[in-house]
Parts: sequence; C-alpha cells; structure tokens
Amino acid sequence: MASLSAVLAIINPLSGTTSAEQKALIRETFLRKAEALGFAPEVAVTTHPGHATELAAHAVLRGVNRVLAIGGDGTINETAQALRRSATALGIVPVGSGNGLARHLNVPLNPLVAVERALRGQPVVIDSAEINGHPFFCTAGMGFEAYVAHEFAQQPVRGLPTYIKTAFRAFWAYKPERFIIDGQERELFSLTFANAGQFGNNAWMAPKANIADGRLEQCEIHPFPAQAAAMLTWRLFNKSLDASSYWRGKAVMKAVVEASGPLRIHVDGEPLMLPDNKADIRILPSSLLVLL
Ligand SMILES: Nc1ncnc2c1ncn2[C@@H]1O[C@H](COP(=O)(O)OP(=O)(O)OP(=O)(O)O)[C@@H](O)[C@H]1O
Repeated sequence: MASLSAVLAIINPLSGTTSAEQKALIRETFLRKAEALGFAPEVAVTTHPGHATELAAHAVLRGVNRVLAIGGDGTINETAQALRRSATALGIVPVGSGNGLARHLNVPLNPLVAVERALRGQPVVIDSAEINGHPFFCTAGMGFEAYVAHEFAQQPVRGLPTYIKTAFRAFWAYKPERFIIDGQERELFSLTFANAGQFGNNAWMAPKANIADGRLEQCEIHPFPAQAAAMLTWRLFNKSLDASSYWRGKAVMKAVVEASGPLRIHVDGEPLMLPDNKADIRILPSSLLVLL
C-alpha cells in the first residue's frame, strides 16, 4: 500500500465572523474528505498571532505536501510566508471578512467547497512580495488604506459593515501625505503595491494585476475633490479604477518609499508601523505554490 500523504489544516479560531459551529463543520469536512481521498489529515488550531507561521514552518520541515490555511488574509499570510520557496503547497479556505487572495485566485468562497478544491487541486506557482522584509501575497500599502487598516484594528467588532463605517469616517479625517517614491516626491491619497489585484471584498485597486508575472503593480491615487469620492468608490468595485484620471499605475519589481516620519502601512490588510522613515518593497517571483 502506498504511504499516506500528510495534509495539515491550520485554523484560526478567531478569524472573520464565522461561528465556532461553522468552523467545527469545516474541520469535520476537511477530516472526512481528506481521509476519503487517501490523505493522512492533521488539524492545528492557532493560539496566538504568528502561530500559523510556526505550524507551517514545522510542516515544511516534516515534508508535508499540502497545508490548508482556514482563516482570513492575515492567517493566509502567516501560513504562506513559511511555505515560500518550499515544495509544500498552500490551500486557501477563506473565512475572513475580505478574502482578497481567495477572490483574486477564484478560490470558492464557500469554505466547504474550498476544502475540496484544496485537497483535489494542483499546485500552481505564484509570486509573493516583501515590504521591509514583511511578506505579503495580496497587497501592501500606505496612505489612506493604511490609515483605515489602523483604525479598523481598533474596532471591537470585525466584518464588512464595521469596515465600511470605519472607511467612511476615515475619509473625512484623512489628509493626503507626501511620499518620496524612488527619489520623486508626490502628495498622494494612497499608494499600493499589488501582487493580487484587490484588497478583498472585490475592491480592485489594480484591476490588471497578474499574480504570476514577476511584477507588482504600483498604484497611486492622487488627491481628489470630495465630490469625486463616490465615482472612485464605484470604480473600485466595478474593477475600472485604472480608468480614473486620479489613478496612476505601473509594473515594478522593486521600489523605495520615504516619508518625513515613521511609515504607517498595512501588509495584506494588517496594520503595521515602520519605525524608520523608509520602505523597501520587492517582488519574489515564482515563490509560492498554491492549490487551485
Ligand atoms: N488564537 C489567536 N488569538 C489571537 N490572534 C490570533 C490567533 N490566531 C491567529 N491570530 C491572529 O489573527 C490575525 C487575523 O486573522 P485573520 O486575517 O485570519 O482574520 P480576520 O482579520 O478576521 O480576517 P480578515 O483579514 O479577512 O479581516 C492573524 O494575523 C493572526 O496573527
């Protein structure tokens, strides 16, 4: 008899707005389907931030073929960063509030269907990227989007309605910032480095981003009058932001961004402060296997 192939599912018990019962059902479905397909399934539940990275790194060392991340973009980021440049492939089971990477890759948003896809799927190679050594797979950015990520992290309740309320309030409080990008100074509303095309919830900052082309889309939103906000929001969700005169984009392999103080950024939606005034962004071409 052929030896059983190990598959590990990493579950973040806190991610998204999925109930504990729903997560238990996803876990049971994973175990049942994996066994039926001839895998030797294992489940690990994260107990602290960064735990998914530790679990995934250990799985790589043990030669586990497939690691499923059951969570939001934060859990997927933590899992995927340990799988970079390894033979272990990532399965995405989206239960977050935005699910940007899953949506970009057309992973089913029904977690039970996504489990099956991850177990039956074939590994496909994609790019990843880093900002000051912090890995990202979807988007990293500064300006308004980072401001919203920091405000959102302080809210007691997560989920899309809270995100919309936070972004609306932030819009009136936020003032465009000055950045020096590769030596050229500009005042911007936001600056995004997109590996995948969207932030999540089908908010497409980089409608034409290709996740496997060895490039990031560097997207700038230039300051705009308040009356243009509704049209820009419509374009964001209509996947046509690149047709706006306030949007500028170009494909880059690396970039250096400087500011006059510590840089407030987000990395796959998670808020972060860079203590120095400088961000180094670079693409890591063909660095991750994803089960699709
Ligand atoms: N047991 C835990 N206790 C506290 N934090 C945890 C635990 N397990 C994981 N985390 C942290 O939770 C963070 C957020 O997780 P995740 O992105 O999956 O959910 P989410 O933020 O609700 O979803 P989304 O990013 O789609 O909004 C992760 O980056 C991880 O560091």
